[in-house]
Amino acid sequence: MIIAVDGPAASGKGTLAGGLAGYYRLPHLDTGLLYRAVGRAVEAHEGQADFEARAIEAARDLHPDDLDPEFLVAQKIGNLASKVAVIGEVRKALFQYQRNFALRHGGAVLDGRDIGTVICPEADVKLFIIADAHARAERRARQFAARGQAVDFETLYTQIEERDARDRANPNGGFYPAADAHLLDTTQLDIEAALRAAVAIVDAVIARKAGH
Ligand SMILES: Nc1ncnc2c1ncn2[C@@H]1O[C@H](COP(=O)(O)OP(=O)(O)OP(=O)(O)O)[C@@H](O)[C@H]1O
Ligand SMILES: Nc1ccn([C@@H]2O[C@H](COP(=O)(O)O)[C@@H](O)[C@H]2O)c(=O)n1
Repeated sequence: MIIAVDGPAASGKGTLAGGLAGYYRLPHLDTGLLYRAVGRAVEAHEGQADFEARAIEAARDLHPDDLDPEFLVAQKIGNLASKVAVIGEVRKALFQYQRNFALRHGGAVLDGRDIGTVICPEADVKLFIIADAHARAERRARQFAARGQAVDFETLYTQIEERDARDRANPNGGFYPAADAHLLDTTQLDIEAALRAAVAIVDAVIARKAGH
């Protein structure tokens, strides 16, 4: 079974995808880490003429060892990720790794922006996770605070909105709910309730496909 989990920044899709992977005993890939790793690799070139060429090179040279979330969690890296994500050649270079992961024997859970539309349009179940921007900024603020990182809420909120706008406008992306995606709004749900709701959707889709 392949489960695609898409949605905007800090909507909780990574947490949900991890929870679903545990529940259904499937491997999980957070595809945002690929874009973040490319963003991190070209941090020193931001604003320079060679930014795009360096990003394409970094995407083509990406190694699984570069995907350690510990080094990729910073808000600045997330913003850089959304800048390299508009480069078509970067997306092309990252496609096959994601596709291979999705097609592993036994299935997988992938989360990102374009899993249900581009990476795995044939996924068995597609979830599109949303939450209002204020709730997402609050979650991100708590996440950074728990890591002992001071954050300014207004800056965080503004950056989340900017990143959403850049992602939605990305001419090379597929950041929209697939026609057969199930929308899950987690604004009013805590992590456990969101996971219960996601499992209920997945189970219902599986049962329907099995003809029950
Ligand atoms: N339903 C929820 N209620 C409260 N907090 C949540 C919920 N879901 C996730 N969180 C918390 O919000 C933060 C962001 O969640 P997560 O990393 O899963 O989001 P994301 O959509 O994968 O983010 P990004 O795509 O930007 O990496 C984490 O600290 C997580 O524990
Ligand atoms: N499938 C994907 C995943 C991510 N992106 C871009 O990377 C940025 C960072 O992603 P996070 O999920 O870690 O926040 C994101 O803002 C997108 O620009 C993507 O394009 N496709």
